[in-house]
Amino acid sequence: MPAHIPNLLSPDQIAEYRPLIEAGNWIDGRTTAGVQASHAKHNLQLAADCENAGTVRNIILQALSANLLFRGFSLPRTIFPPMFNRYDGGMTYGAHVDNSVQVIPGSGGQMMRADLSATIFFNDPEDYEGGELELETASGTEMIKLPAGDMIIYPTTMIHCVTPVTKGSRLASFFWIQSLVADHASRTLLFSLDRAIIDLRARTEPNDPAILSLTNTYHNLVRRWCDL
Ligand SMILES: O=C(O)CCC(=O)C(=O)O
Ligand SMILES: [Fe+2]
Repeated sequence: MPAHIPNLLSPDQIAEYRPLIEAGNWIDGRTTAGVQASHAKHNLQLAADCENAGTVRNIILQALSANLLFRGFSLPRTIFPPMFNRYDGGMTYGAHVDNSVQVIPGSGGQMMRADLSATIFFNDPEDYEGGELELETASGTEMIKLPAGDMIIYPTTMIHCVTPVTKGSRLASFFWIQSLVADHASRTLLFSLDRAIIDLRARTEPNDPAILSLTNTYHNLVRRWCDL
């Protein structure tokens, strides 16, 4: 199941940083695609060494580390440095798979497993037509187009595409996450336990022994399943 993280970036942050991204150094998106994906990819990306991209990348990494919903859902071990893409009129990214293993830029060749893929929207849905992120889920196709500042995270195992933009421009950040827990089903169980504990903690005496016991169980399951 994908997760929707609302307001990862605030409207003020979007207003401040979108112009920086717009003014960055845009290049053909095919430079970073795998062999299969490069045939389907028709978009633009900010160059890896673009200074403006570096500034906004750090803001995103700070927002991710402060976001409990993101942390609980993905249990991040490694986050690929966020990149930025743009689809102008006619641009699209056809059905493709993301590489299972990615080399982390600037790391001297260190690799990470891509468990989860993420898109942060930098435009509101009214700013462009088309440009839906389409996910092939077990229960059918899901079309995603979120307000500026919101993020979608989905298992990298899913075939996906971005439908053609027919009007306006679509600006986004995208990246991958290696989770501490490789197995998606186990990670999903941990997330629902985590959410239930947070909910209980808000409604119960914090020293309630049942909360202590559930929290202990949560951490013991992470200990059992994490691949550190
Ligand atoms: O732009 C997006 O929402 C997704 C981009 C994507 O699928 C990719 O770069 O692999
Ligand atoms: Fe992709």
